[in-house]
Amino acid sequence: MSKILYTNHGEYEKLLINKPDKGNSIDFEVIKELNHYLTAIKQSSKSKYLILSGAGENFFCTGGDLHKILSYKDDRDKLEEYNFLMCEVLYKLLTLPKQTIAYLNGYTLGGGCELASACDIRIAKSTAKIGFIQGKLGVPTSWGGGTILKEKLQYDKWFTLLTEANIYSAFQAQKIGFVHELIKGKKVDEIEQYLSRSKEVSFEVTSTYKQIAIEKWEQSALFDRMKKEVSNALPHWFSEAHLKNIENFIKK
Ligand SMILES: CCC(=O)SCCNC(=O)CCNC(=O)[C@H](O)C(C)(C)COP(=O)(O)OP(=O)(O)OC[C@H]1O[C@@H](n2cnc3c(N)ncnc32)[C@H](O)[C@@H]1OP(=O)(O)O
Repeated sequence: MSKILYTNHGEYEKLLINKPDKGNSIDFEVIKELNHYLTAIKQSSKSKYLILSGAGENFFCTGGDLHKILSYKDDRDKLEEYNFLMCEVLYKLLTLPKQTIAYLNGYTLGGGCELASACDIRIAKSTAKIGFIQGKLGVPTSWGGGTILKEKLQYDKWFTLLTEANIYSAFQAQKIGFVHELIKGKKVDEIEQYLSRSKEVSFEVTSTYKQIAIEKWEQSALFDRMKKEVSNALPHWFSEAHLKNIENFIKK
């Protein structure tokens, strides 16, 4: 079964991470399929928006697949490949020449927050729970998402979000500025309502604005800085504290 569900709605395209029985967590197959769709969308699509969300009702994405990560604990090359590939996916998503919207439809944790950071806008279901919990597991952000968010959020809010490593309500995450809008009702209607606010602005105009941001990120070598984040994080992945925290989750 596909780990990513793709649909085209004309004005917008949608990608859903499709592992609801495992918290929509990220494994190699998810990465490969995300990469495939993002490349195809970049090359050929003329839709105005991309919506990224999670299949099912409970999870947007709970970050790395902890079962898979633990199974690679003695394979440094594999873990390195996993993190760098995900970093590429985040950069591809960040620099897509259209408006990207993360719809946080449930738990958005760890790497899930990094993925959401790569989108232009984050809309959350009012019951969603959101947190850069990496710090409490013994690792810093590891896919370049910390570096991306630094470009987008006020410094003190960014620093607090990452160093407290708390799980926030959607309302609190909105107050911090990570979430732009809350959705209380039927999700498809409300997202379409949100999109309709900019319906008079063409795809070409929207992409021109996006290009301004992309050029700034290219000039400041953002992708290199994201890769540096991955390299700096890697040693922490093999720390006793990190492996113990993962084992504890799996044993529960
Ligand atoms: C890149 C670095 C990172 O991403 S660090 C962050 C890693 N993520 C996490 O630590 C979050 C792990 N998940 C959780 O804490 C809980 O599942 C949360 C999200 C709080 C939900 O709890 P609860 O509603 O009780 O559901 P549950 O734990 O029974 O989960 C349902 C099934 O999904 C699975 N699941 C969940 N998250 C992951 C994950 N990240 N990797 C692998 N599997 C995951 C659970 O194991 C559970 O599966 P099963 O039903 O026991 O087979």
